[in-house]
Amino acid sequence: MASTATAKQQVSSGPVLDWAAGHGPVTGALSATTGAFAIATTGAATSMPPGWALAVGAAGALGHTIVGLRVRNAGRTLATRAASWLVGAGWTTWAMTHGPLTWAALGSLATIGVGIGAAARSTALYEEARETEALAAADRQVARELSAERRAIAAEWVDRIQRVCSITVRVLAVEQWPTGAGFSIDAELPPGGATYQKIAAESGRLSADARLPHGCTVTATPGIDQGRVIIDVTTVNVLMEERTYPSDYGVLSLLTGIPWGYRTNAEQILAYLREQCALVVGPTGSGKTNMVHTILAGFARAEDVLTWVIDLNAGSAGLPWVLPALNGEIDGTDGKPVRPGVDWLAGTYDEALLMLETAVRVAKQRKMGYQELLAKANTDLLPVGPRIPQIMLVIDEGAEILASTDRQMRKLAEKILEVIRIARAMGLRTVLTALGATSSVLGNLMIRREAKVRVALTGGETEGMDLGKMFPGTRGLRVDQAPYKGSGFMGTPESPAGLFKAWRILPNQIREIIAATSDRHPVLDDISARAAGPAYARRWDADRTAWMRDHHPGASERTGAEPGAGPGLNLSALRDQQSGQASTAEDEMLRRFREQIDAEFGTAPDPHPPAADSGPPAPAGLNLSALQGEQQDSPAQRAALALLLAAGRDGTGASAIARALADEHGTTRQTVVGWLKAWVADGTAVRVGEGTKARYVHRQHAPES
Ligand SMILES: Nc1ncnc2c1ncn2[C@@H]1O[C@H](COP(=O)(O)OP(=O)(O)OP(=O)(O)O)[C@@H](O)[C@H]1O
Repeated sequence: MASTATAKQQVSSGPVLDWAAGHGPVTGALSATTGAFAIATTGAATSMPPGWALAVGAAGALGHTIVGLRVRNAGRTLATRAASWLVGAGWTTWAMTHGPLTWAALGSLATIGVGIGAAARSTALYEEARETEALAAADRQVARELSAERRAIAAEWVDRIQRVCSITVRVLAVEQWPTGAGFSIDAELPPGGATYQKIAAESGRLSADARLPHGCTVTATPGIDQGRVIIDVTTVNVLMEERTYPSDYGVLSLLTGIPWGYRTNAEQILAYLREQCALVVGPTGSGKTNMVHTILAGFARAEDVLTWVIDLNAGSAGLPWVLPALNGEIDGTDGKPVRPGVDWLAGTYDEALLMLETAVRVAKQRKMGYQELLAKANTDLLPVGPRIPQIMLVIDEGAEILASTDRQMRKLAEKILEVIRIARAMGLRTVLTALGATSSVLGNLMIRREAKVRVALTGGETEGMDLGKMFPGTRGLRVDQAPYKGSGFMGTPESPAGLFKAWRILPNQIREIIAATSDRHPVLDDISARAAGPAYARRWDADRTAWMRDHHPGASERTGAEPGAGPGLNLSALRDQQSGQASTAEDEMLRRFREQIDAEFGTAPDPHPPAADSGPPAPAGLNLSALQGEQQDSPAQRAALALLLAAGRDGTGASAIARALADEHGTTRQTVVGWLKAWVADGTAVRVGEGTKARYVHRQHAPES
């Protein structure tokens, strides 16, 4: 390092002579002695005045000393180097007068060489040790400053806790958060039975005493044992800022937690829902819909979750996760059609009832069908994974359904409670949202016991916000600490209730997540799919998704819908009316959409499974349409049609389709050309452009429609 520093110095100052040339002890000594010998012999031969050698030596000593001073060499290094030059010069002067080629001259020169080498070596070692010590001293200085800061924090908080809570703690450690949003104190409680709750209860007063900015808190939680406490102090209010949903849409698993937002220390908070249900309370305008989208985003990213959504409130929670795929707005990888971000969306009472009945059937069937697996794995919890996915039922305003006195709603409520009650071990859990933490919601024992993952979004709303009921046993939480939309409190069995904020998620990110996770969604396991039957397999049927068309941007000429038959109502009347009519363009599109899903992902089980005792069951994932005789196309042809539909307005060509199908179906370009021609002939597709620009567009996306 010293030599690098020296070299740099020289480049910048540009000395004429390199007095500090990079020699080691051996090469340095060798170079000095051979140089002295050469000068002495040449000087003697040419009768050079010996005084010159002395002059050169003195100049060398001076040059080295100047450079050494510049690079801050130690005094002893400077002295050694100068002495080496002077001894060498002295010998040369003496040898020039007495003759360099005598034994005395040669012997003394060798001795001088060894001496210079040894001195240089010891100097180098000394310089190295000096440098290491200087670095260590700098480190110690930084550490001293840091620990001085920590000591100051510790002293300040010992005083504060004494003043506010009247207990004297002993601070064992202070850790500054890497996010820079605050610090944690690990402290020992005084003997005599003081508990961490005593500090937790004074959170508000401690925050005020510390003059923390609005939104910053002091949270006390249990330490490593009951005599210790961890105090988290936030000094920067990260809840104030709007943070968008993290753009890394990596694979998640229900077993390792799904991120739902971030804490005041800017760290994300995970919900573990393998066994827990969740309750999200938020009044209108608090950011509840946004929070539901954040939750659905996490489930979509998980490889072991199928999300079933009930949203009787115009489908605003579920539709953004279905429509982009339904409308073919998103391009999948390799031109594949894209699966919706949720596996089933119920926007009507009938559909919701069907979904809940199906969920109960699946739970019961799993209990029977997986006995052997459970015995083998020696567990009573179904091993959920990509092959046996967990079904997460997200029920927007589900708590209001539970509280309703309406006869029909009571029926839904009973089913919701049944799922919560019977299906924990079998991998079906619910996320209920509620407008308020009313006693009819939290008064329900089942909810209190099973839904311990809790969120209260306040968004500044104080009415009906009983945080004490939502987070029993937690003190010091005040609604005014979270006045921002999307912010509130979250508590799970793993993470005590505290301030948090949901990420903001906008429709473009929802579309990105649908596209990024389309290939990742699991397929309902055979046992469950058979129990779910046609109710599940036909979930994307035109008549069952008719209500979605109200929200479909292209659905302008919806026919047969009565003004009052809006979403959220029983649409059976509407369906009867439609069944008698010629199918509209939308019907056709929805049929194709269902076919896409069937053909590409095999999500549909056999709707007519053989009786239990009539031989081996048919595998799940059979193509519904083929069974119904509606459509005689091969799977490859259906996949091609799906690709055409997914290509949207831009359209696609025979080569692109053939490439996408080659691996799975071995389809050639020629075959695809034949299909495309046939589809143009029967009006399914339209040919657009000429020559090399020619492409095929599904008639749904054809320019004139
Ligand atoms: N996490 C968030 N970060 C920042 N702003 C948010 C967040 N969540 C919601 N908002 C803001 O609050 C507004 C209302 O959000 P959202 O529609 O989700 O609320 P809501 O409780 O569902 O209300 P409503 O029931 O009226 O639809 C949003 O338009 C947005 O501006």
